[in-house]
Amino acid sequence: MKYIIGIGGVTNGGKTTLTNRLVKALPNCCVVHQDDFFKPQDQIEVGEDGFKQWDVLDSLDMEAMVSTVRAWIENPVKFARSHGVNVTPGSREPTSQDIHILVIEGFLLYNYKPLIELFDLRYYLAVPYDECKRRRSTRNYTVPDPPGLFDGHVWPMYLKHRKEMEDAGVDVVYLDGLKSRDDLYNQVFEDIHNKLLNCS
Ligand SMILES: Nc1ncnc2c1ncn2[C@@H]1O[C@H](COP(=O)(O)OP(=O)(O)OP(=O)(O)O)[C@@H](O)[C@H]1O
Ligand SMILES: NC(=O)c1ccc[n+]([C@@H]2O[C@H](CO)[C@@H](O)[C@H]2O)c1
Ligand SMILES: [Mg+2]
Repeated sequence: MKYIIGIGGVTNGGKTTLTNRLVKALPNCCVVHQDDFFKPQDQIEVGEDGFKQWDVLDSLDMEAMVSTVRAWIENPVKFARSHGVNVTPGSREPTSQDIHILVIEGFLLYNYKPLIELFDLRYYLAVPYDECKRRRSTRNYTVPDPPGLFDGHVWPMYLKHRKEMEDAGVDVVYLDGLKSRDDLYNQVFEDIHNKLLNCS
């Protein structure tokens, strides 16, 4: 069986932290990080507000991202091997019952039609404005945030995309990003086991 799990939600909600733990713990598990698909800086549009518009779908090469996901769907074993993931069982030929999991993580997973339908389970991490702003201020992206970016671009785009997702009726499991790293991991790991792997 092949399962695709999304870890989406707000910037600095803890998506990458949670994903890294899940990927280590789940069987035959590969990962795709949406942040690896940002276009080069000189291709990011500058808005009327004067800010580079990083937090929109246009700043990402979504076609390439979906192609990567399709390559996993096509042949998870080949994908795993070429991405350095150990595939079990090693001693016998793979069978159709083998479980393969792909975790996709990123801040705009549920606003791009061709991607939305590929998920078996969609998680959505959210944190309130103050905590998000605080965490973001400690981060160093490849291109550092200019002053005012959070309030002028990042947070408004988060609210816009979240509303679009909700208006479209995308089915997500909300996660409280204020919970501890351990609590989040345990909650999601258990939920995946109950819903997909049919054991608890
Ligand atoms: N459950 C948590 N509680 C408190 N802090 C957390 C938690 N999870 C992650 N963090 C911290 O919050 C910051 C953002 O975490 P992380 O990089 O996992 O978020 P992200 O959603 O992937 O952000 P980005 O938008 O950059 O992709 C990091 O400093 C991380 O150590
Ligand atoms: N990874 C990058 O190239 C990059 C550059 C500038 C800004 N960002 C931010 O990453 C977040 C998603 O993880 C978005 O909020 C971007 O603003 C990323
Ligand atoms: Mg991240």
